[in-house]
Amino acid sequence: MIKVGIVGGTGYTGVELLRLLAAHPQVQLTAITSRKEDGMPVADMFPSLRGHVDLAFATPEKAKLAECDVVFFATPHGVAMAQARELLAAGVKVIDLAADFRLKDPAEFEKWYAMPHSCTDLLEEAVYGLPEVNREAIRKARLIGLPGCYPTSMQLGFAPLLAQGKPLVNEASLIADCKSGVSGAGRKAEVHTLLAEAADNFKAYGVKGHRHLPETTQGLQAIAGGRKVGLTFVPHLVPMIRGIHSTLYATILPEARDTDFQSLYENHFKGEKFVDVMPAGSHPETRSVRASNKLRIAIHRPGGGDLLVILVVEDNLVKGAAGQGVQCMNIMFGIDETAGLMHIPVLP
Ligand SMILES: NC(=O)C1=CN([C@@H]2O[C@H](COP(=O)(O)OP(=O)(O)OC[C@H]3O[C@@H](n4cnc5c(N)ncnc54)[C@H](OP(=O)(O)O)[C@@H]3O)[C@@H](O)[C@H]2O)C=CC1
Ligand SMILES: CC(=O)N[C@@H](CCC(=O)OP(=O)(O)O)C(=O)O
Repeated sequence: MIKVGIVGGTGYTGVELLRLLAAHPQVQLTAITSRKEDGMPVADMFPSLRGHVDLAFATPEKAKLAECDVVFFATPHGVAMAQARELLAAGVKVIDLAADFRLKDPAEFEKWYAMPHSCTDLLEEAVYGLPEVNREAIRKARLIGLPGCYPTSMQLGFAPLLAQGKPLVNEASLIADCKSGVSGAGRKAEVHTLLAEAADNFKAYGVKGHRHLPETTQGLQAIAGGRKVGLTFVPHLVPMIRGIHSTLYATILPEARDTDFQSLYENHFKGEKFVDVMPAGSHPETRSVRASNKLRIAIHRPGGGDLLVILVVEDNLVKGAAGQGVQCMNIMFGIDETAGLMHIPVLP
């Protein structure tokens, strides 16, 4: 059994990790932290876990994190980088759901996250936890920086176009128009996620620059074999709880007009258990992936013209966070990549 610890077990991604890991056949939940709820049984706070998790929350100092095989950090940015070195030295693998180990350039991290990076020596070793792009590196990793929720949808949505030896689309002007449910903002109290603010409302934000832009550009350029990529990313907050819907646009180059893009996507993701390339012309819905680790993609070429429209849906808390973390854990420990992750989405 893999002994698992979770730092930040009371947040939305933390409780999602608990839901997935409590039912995982090869996991023994060993330590779950909360500074505010020290001593409270997990099932008292989350009755949905009654009968599945019999641990209590403990502060990070009291929790037996060093006895785990792997520790997930479902905490705000800046927490994992303060504790990763010590855990790794104790032989514990680390999977961070926040952004501490996503960006390779510490100056970029400091610019977008407005805090100094206290663990730059581990940035080179850290592996970006996007299995459909980076599976072999994840297999050997001790330290994973999991992608953000929007970056997962954008990178997997554009990947088949960029992973070719030569450009098929204008890589200097990709566009991503993305919408997220409010759980993407976490469980902490904030005015913009109050019911009276977020319900019956729809707005863009971060148009001037969002911290997921450098992360996504870094990932897209790696997928493109180092070619420069230009991206315009516009996130929106929509009045739903879970889910991300990303509409991606790319202009097809004249020399690539005859490409069968549907086949290109199907072949690229062949064998991937968590990416579903839907039949041409489909309109994927966020509820078709709710509470599941699946990401669905549909390719459109309106009017047969030169603009490619790629629709991507995922659950921000699962493929966008906790589920992707469990997928990485499965790969790191050499077990079936789908273990504990084959949930069928809930409807309605
Ligand atoms: N929500 C989403 O869709 C996604 C979130 N992420 C990232 O995952 C991380 C967690 O997100 P989310 O679950 O939404 O956040 P929440 O705000 O819902 O939860 C944060 C958790 O971290 C704990 N925590 C806060 N500060 C500290 C600290 N200094 N030391 C130890 N524990 C701390 C909190 O408990 P307590 O204060 O009691 O200790 C709480 O359990 C964030 O970095 C987020 O950016 C990534 C992808 C998607
Ligand atoms: C709706 C909403 O507020 N979403 C968050 C992104 C959530 C996320 O997962 O990103 P990180 O892991 O990088 O924090 C935002 O735009 O900041």
